[in-house]
Amino acid sequence: MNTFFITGTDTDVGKTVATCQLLRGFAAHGLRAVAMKPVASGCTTVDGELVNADVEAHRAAGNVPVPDELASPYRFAPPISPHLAAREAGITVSLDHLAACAAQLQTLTDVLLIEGAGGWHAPLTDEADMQVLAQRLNAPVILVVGMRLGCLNHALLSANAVAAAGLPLAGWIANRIDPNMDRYADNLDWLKRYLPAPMLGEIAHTPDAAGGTLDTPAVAQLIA
Ligand SMILES: Nc1ncnc2c1ncn2[C@@H]1O[C@H](COP(=O)(O)OP(=O)(O)OP(=O)(O)O)[C@@H](O)[C@H]1O
Ligand SMILES: C[C@H](N)[C@H](N)CCCCCC(=O)O
Ligand SMILES: [Mg+2]
Repeated sequence: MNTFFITGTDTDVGKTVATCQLLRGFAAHGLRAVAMKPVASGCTTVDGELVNADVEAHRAAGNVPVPDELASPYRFAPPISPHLAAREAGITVSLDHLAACAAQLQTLTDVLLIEGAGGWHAPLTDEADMQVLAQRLNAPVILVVGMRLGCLNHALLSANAVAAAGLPLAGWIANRIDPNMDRYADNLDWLKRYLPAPMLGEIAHTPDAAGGTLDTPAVAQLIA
């Protein structure tokens, strides 16, 4: 059983894109692979149900059907920080419940990818954030770096915070969210040198990035 916590240098940097590509990458090795979005904000209402784009993308990329209540335990409409969305909904996010959902999902799959909301310190409640959740799940972390000016700082801050949290950084992914980033290759070289984990791969800037597959030797090494 392999579980990884997917974090990013920020919100909107490609965590969902990378999660979907990894799901297909692990499936290419004959593994059952599913994702969980513990707390989803920015949901829309469809036929009276709260629907989240991340969760829909995960479902399309995963290869094992899983119950919605496990894959996406908390959904909120406003596209705001989860702790504010939960507060406005009068709901307290329970880490115990999230850990129990993850444990149940782990019985249904070979690989479980848990996509955080926002970045590493995005709040879940007034007392806990994504770091605390990742620690509770005790999952190795995969960092998605949104390749745009400013990402070097955010990447090192995130990697240092993961280490300070006592969790292993299993790898990182360079996601080209800005196709026009100046000196892309030089920035990538800097990240390869200073991030204390293997680069699992690069994701090109493409219209249907979430539909791609990330299957590199470094990805295969994660599940060796
Ligand atoms: N490599 C890429 N090429 C083209 N578009 C991309 C790429 N990566 C991300 N995007 C687009 O950028 C937006 C944000 O990506 P994504 O939803 O994966 O970010 P996220 O980090 O999961 O955000 P959140 O914090 O809301 O979960 C989406 O519209 C997505 O389609
Ligand atoms: C709505 C957005 N797409 C994400 N789901 C939530 C982003 C939380 C960001 C919290 C923060 O300001 O760091
Ligand atoms: Mg996402």
